[in-house]
Amino acid sequence: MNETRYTGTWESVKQHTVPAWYEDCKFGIFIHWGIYSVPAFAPRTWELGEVDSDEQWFCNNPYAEWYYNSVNVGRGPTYEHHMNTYGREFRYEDFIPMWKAENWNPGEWAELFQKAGAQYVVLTTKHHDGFCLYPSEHTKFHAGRMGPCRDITGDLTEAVRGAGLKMGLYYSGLIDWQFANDPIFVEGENFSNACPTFEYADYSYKQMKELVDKYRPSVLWNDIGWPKQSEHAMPYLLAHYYNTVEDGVVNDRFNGLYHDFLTKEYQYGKADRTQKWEMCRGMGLSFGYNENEGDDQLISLPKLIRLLVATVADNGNLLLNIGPKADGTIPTEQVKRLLTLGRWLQVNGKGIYGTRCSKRLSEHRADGTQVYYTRKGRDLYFYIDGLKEGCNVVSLPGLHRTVTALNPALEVEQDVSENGLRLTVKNYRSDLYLLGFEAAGQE
Ligand SMILES: CC(C)[C@@H]1NC[C@@H](O)[C@H](O)[C@@H]1O
Repeated sequence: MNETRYTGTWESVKQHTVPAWYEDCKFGIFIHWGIYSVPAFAPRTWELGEVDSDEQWFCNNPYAEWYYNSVNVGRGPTYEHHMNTYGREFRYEDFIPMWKAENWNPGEWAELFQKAGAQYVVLTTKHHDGFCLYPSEHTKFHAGRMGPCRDITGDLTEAVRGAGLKMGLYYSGLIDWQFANDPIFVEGENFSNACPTFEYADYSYKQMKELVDKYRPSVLWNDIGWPKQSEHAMPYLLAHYYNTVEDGVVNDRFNGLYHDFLTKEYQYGKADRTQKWEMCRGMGLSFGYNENEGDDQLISLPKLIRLLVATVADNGNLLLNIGPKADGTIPTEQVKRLLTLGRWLQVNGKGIYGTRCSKRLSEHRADGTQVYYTRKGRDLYFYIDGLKEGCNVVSLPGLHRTVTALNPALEVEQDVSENGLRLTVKNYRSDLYLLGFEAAGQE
């Protein structure tokens, strides 16, 4: 730890630059696991950003991790489900003893994330319900003494790092229903200042510092915002974080005052390829496990692989969420997607990991194919999507030398002329997903 490198001023903190590991890693796993994983219920309605975050959204919230508020609003599918399944007297806290994590093996999770090709992991340490997944010294409302009765955060951090991945921590900075639990019906003012007390500002600052000191996370993923009452102290927290974790990164949800990377959440948020950004989403419409989302309701494998490639080509990382069940197992439909992604990356990852943005923008072409570009030094990589089963001819006017298919199973003929490169892919199959190619020295 270098206590003096950063001081508690914005001028000092803003000298921090995005470390190479975060530029190189491209793909991480988000984990939303908590009390809400017991009821595991939400209606399947919209992606965030598809409709306004108003009463319609909050009374039909597709986020299963919002279960508490979805009941607290007093109407809508989740409220009805709770009344019919558990009854009016059953409180949210009554789910805690039902969250036993009896089948949880953090080492198996870490092994799965490694097989998926993920390079970092981000775990919810405290979501909006205020329940901490670590033995906090500032509250008794935590998993160290309730529910799973173990240091979920510490045990997973050890397993993830043991598998060679970076470990990041999520913290709900501005919503904590243990401090302020009026039902939220709209994203406006009462949403962004849900906990307007100095007591909460003091509590959240101490917990953030506690997380930094106990776990030294590589990513501090703050959510919703930061208490106005402690905004002046933010440079101190960030300076302490960077002095403790020199190659740490923080997102853009500290009241927009500072970031190492921008965040997109489904359709919410803006990606700007001139800056580092991160796309995060669940495999369905929810981050917490939702029993209403089976295999057919989750993102398809072609779309998932396209999302990763398109995000990386635009200077982003993909932080793909998993919602484990209360017993600690990961739903098979989610495991299937992680393992398929990992197998694809094993064959095609050379043009993903460690690359940077190419000056060539992604192309959505008239023939229905798409081409995504990345670069590594002077070498160009590109990925073709939208091919048909069997033989496909793809013209690439901007390329003037032969290229190498990343998948050795591909039967490819190439023809270079003044019109550029003509690729004939003779044996495309849809289970090959996007096809990767290396164009050495053709940045
Ligand atoms: C992107 C992800 C961290 C989401 N952020 C907003 C929350 O309200 C939501 O439940 C989820 O945690």
